[in-house]
Amino acid sequence: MTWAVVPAAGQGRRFGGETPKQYLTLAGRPLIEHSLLAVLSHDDVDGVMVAVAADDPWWPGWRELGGKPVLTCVGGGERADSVLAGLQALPASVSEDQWVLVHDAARPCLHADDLARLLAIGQAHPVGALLAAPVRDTLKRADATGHSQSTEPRDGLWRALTPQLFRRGGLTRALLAALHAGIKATDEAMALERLGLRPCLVEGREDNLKVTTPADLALAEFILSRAGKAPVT
Ligand SMILES: Nc1ccn([C@@H]2O[C@H](COP(=O)(O)OP(=O)(O)OP(=O)(O)O)[C@@H](O)[C@H]2O)c(=O)n1
Ligand SMILES: C[C@](O)(CO)[C@H](O)COP(=O)(O)O
Repeated sequence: MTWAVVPAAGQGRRFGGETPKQYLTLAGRPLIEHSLLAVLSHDDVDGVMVAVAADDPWWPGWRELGGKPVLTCVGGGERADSVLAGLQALPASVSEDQWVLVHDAARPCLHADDLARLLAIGQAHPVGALLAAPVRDTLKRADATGHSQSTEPRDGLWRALTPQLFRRGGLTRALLAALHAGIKATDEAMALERLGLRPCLVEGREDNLKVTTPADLALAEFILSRAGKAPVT
């Protein structure tokens, strides 16, 4: 069995506006509600710990969703700090060896099939696993003036998605080690990789996008409508 940790303490600076993007309305619900329901939808997931900003006035106050417990803790200045806070705030019943899913609040389009495959593959792996998508575009490196100066080789390059699945104790120690080394781990796998561990890449759907800018919100709305998650009337 597993628990989820959902970092949701971001300000949405790249999105802009007063309301943090995770609380914007998407298909009739707060964006974060889609992300929480998606990660709670699998029978192996027992509950979720949501790391929210201190004094977050937008958090709706859910204590359960989909019949499962929703707990909250205060996140931190960086995403990794919020994930660490969530891991440390999990119930004591979640052992060090227990698997934990970390899923961005800003990824509302997680498909049930991807979650099922991640859990099946990851729980059978010695290190853990993450959803990811192979890079399919040519990658350019820009110069200081915004012009293309070179093309980067893309063989073997993947885009990390979430959820990412690791054991509670090992992930906590890896994130603490990165923090103490002054390394900003932009995802959970990075903290494991720097210790020489090799998480399994599980190919996920391209439509599991992270809502970062306003254009992403419109795309997410379309994706959810295609999945039959029409606005709640
Ligand atoms: N200090 C932070 C920063 C980010 N996050 C969360 O991490 C996820 C992915 O981060 P990102 O898309 O970068 O969200 P923001 O940090 O809000 O966006 P921005 O960088 O544009 O401000 C989001 O669910 C966000 O709420 C978090 O919990 N704590
Ligand atoms: C965790 C993540 O979504 C994997 O791609 C990504 O690293 C989050 O980055 P952000 O800048 O915090 O959105």
